[in-house]
Amino acid sequence: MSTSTNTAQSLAQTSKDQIPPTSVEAAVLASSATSNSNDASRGQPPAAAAGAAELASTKITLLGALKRFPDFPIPGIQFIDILPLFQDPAIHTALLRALELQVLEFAEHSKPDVVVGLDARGFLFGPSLALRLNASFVPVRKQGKMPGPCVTAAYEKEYGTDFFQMQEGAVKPGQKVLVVDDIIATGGSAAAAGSLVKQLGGDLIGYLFILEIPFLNGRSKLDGVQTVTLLETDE
Ligand SMILES: O=P(O)(O)OC[C@H]1O[C@H](OP(=O)(O)OP(=O)(O)O)[C@H](O)[C@@H]1O
Ligand SMILES: Nc1ncnc2[nH]cnc12
Repeated sequence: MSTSTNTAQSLAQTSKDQIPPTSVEAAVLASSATSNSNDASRGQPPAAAAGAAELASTKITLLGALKRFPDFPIPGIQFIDILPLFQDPAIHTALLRALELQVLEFAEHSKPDVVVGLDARGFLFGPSLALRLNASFVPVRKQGKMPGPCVTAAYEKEYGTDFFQMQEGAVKPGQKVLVVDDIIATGGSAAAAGSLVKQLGGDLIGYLFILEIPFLNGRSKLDGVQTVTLLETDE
């Protein structure tokens, strides 16, 4: 049995059979505020409070693994490198678990049929997350990389302009779609991916990111679609 099945079943059983969730599950279930809050344990039952502390500690570990590179790829950009999250199997595991729990919490009544990951760093964890959620994985790729008819959307980002594509038929009309990527900066990439999903007739239920750069206000480009980020930069 897959981990995702186990998790979905254990979360479903929690309400049915009163089996206590693990502490991290309790934290995520207890409050949607845990995704971006430092006082998530306030007013929660003990298991949830312990879980909130554990989730907070996972986030500190993840944040501590990120590396910063000034002036990459162009002067003036502080590049935040998420690749170290995948170098240590324990951190990689913690990352996937935390992302899975975030999805199960925010999509409680509307589990995604499809996880759409963005070229290229959305491919690092999108397929693993899709498997855990028992969902399809579909890539958004930069223009010219995929065969057959594609839909296309232009976008501008923190350091340039580009075109994204999805293969026609990759998302079926009415399927519930979650778009995932490593970072939301200006939001241009994510908004373009959302527009492709809609062009294919998909039901865009949310966006999930590992990291948000809040001062760039990328969320404002996402038309109020539910958006969850695990971590955020403090600058
Ligand atoms: O919110 P935005 O301003 O659109 O920026 C975020 C995007 O920028 C980065 O990708 P990039 O285009 O650098 O491509 P890569 O993943 O191939 O490195 C990042 O992985 C996001 O996809
Ligand atoms: N500052 C940044 N660091 C890493 N990836 C990014 N994608 C867009 N802006 C970025």
